[in-house]
Amino acid sequence: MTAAKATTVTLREMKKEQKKIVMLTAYDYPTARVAEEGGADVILVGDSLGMVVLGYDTTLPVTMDDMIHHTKAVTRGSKQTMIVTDLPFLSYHISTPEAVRNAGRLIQEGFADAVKLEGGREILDQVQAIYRAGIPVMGHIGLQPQMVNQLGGFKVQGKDFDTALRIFEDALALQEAGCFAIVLECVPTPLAKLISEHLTIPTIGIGAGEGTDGQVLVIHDMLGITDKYLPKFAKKYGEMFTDMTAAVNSYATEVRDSAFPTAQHGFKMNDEVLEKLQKEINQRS
Ligand SMILES: Nc1nc(=O)c2c([nH]1)NC[C@@H]1CN(c3ccc(C(=O)N[C@@H](CCC(=O)O)C(=O)O)cc3)CN21
Ligand SMILES: CC(C)C(=O)C(=O)O
Ligand SMILES: [Mg+2]
Repeated sequence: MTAAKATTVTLREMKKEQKKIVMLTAYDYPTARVAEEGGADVILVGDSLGMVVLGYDTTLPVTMDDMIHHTKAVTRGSKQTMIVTDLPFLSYHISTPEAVRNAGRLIQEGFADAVKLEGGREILDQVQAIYRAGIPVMGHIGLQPQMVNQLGGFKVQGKDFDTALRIFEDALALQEAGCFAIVLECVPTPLAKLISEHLTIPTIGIGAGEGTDGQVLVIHDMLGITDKYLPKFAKKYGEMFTDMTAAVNSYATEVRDSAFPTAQHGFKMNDEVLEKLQKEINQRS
């Protein structure tokens, strides 16, 4: 675990020194505690919370109020780790002033350290304005889950020349506009490597191969908490769904068998008080 909380400056130093950046999502107090104690450099309060903890099929229903609510829980759980929060669908598309206002709410009300938003050159105005307000901004290109309905699913992006070049140029433009780092999601490994080599700011990959400056995963995926299928790019480092289901099963069995609770899980009462109480109750019946 890094001693001090990461900043935009130390993350850039890590890229220079070729030290990999470890990012992980967290959505509430316990996942934030686990991410921090486990040694993540950066915690992302991702809008994936809509799918992972709220049960929606996409990230589109997630609101600013949802993001603030979860960011507050995460910042209460991790004081030593940089916290980046996603701007949700439609919170930065309508106008640049609205984007700055919403980014500011994540900082002022949620206590996030930085914000992330999806998109390339079409959102440069918003990125610049948020940056000028003093709020660190992280970019996010490649697969942009908030575009799922236009993309026709959660699919790899940048396989052909035109889209690969578009993503490359978007990365350079985001760096120029003031982003301190960029997430590359679901792009071919060679494209992510090319982009990472041409940027001075760190890239953080998810489904983008080993050539990026850092990695990010959804914590429920890597812990094996989710019962849904796992995206191809994710790796399970635990089997928490199986472990937790087994624990619930043991509890259910013990309750049904009257094996739980035992004396150690209960509270005693003074014998005299109990006798007096029994007498009192007997007189009434
Ligand atoms: N649990 C979870 N993990 C994530 O990484 C994640 C979310 N949810 N929600 C928000 C986005 C959506 N993401 C996803 C979700 C699914 C695939 C997926 O199923 N990909 C297919 C390949 C599809 C194709 O290219 O045709 C795969 O097999 O992994 C990819 C990214 C990544 N993010
Ligand atoms: C998958 C990561 C990069 C994300 O944006 C999220 O968790 O919402
Ligand atoms: Mg997201």
